[in-house]
Amino acid sequence: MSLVSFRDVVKKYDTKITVNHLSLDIGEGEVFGLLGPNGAGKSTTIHMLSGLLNASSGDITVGGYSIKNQPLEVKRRIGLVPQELAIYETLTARENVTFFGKLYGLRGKLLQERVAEALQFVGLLERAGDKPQTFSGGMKRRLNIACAIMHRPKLIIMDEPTVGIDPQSRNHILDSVRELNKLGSTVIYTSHYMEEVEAICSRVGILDNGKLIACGSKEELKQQAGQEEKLIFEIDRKLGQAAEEMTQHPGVRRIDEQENGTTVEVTVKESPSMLQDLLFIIQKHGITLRKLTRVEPNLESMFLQMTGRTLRDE
Ligand SMILES: Nc1ncnc2c1ncn2[C@@H]1O[C@H](COP(=O)(O)OP(=O)(O)OP(=O)(O)O)[C@@H](O)[C@H]1O
Repeated sequence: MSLVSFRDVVKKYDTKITVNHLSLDIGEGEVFGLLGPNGAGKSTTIHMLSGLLNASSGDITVGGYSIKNQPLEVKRRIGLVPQELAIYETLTARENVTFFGKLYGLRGKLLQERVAEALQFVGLLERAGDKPQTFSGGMKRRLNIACAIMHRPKLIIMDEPTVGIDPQSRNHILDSVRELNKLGSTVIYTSHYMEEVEAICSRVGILDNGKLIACGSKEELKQQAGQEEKLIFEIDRKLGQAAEEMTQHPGVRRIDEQENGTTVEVTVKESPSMLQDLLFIIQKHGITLRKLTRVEPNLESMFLQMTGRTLRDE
């Protein structure tokens, strides 16, 4: 069942279209990755979903409630971890989370329990009495997450939560996404780090210039992109004549021979007999194969193939 539905959503600034007719369903229980380079429209999309920005046209529903017509019902079900830290430096960690809990209408014992639960979850319970000005960047991000999840929202939205933090905090955040999902939350996670999205997301939407250019599981995206993959041959001598024969194969896109000629990268379009055909050519020319490595296609290479640009392009 879908928890979130974007229906033909458009956001324009003057005449510039930042989000371009976005239609998308996100199912209950998913960790959905919204991937795209800087400026693709990820934050704008998230801000419209959270009710911080109005769409120019179209509508978004969460649990069947429209952000246009029932914004409070939507907001109650959402926990937003914004890109910019939304914590108060002069309040302690506990006071920060308590402040957000009160905004969500929690009081008394339940409020105290939820504050402790959220701080425990992000690994900051022992620092509950300290102010964030004494925290590392990663700890501040974790506090930011505690504030967003303390009311146990159905939908947690994280907008690039790992930008500029140390690897330990980054791993902590990725683990916490998995854990939150296990505990029943649906998560939308925006990033321009494809490794993160690959590691934690069950499905991915790729935004480019405000348009959703592809959407699906990694396997589905691979099919949509007509994915190429790389085979690395380590051999005992240069390919020589064999290279020409390989190039003739309809599935071979490119052959790159390394300096010494005994490591060869062959970019191929997947086909059932491809590997067999290439091995046959090598053997026919009396070349011995020492090692063969298949490089798994990744989201970065898919994005490159779809747009001709890398994810980190400005
Ligand atoms: N208030 C605004 N007025 C005009 N243009 C804007 C405004 N806010 C965002 N934009 C433009 O909309 C486009 C999308 O921005 P957005 O922040 O949604 O992208 P993003 O994918 O989240 O990128 P980043 O990773 O840099 O946050 C950008 O070209 C940006 O300059």
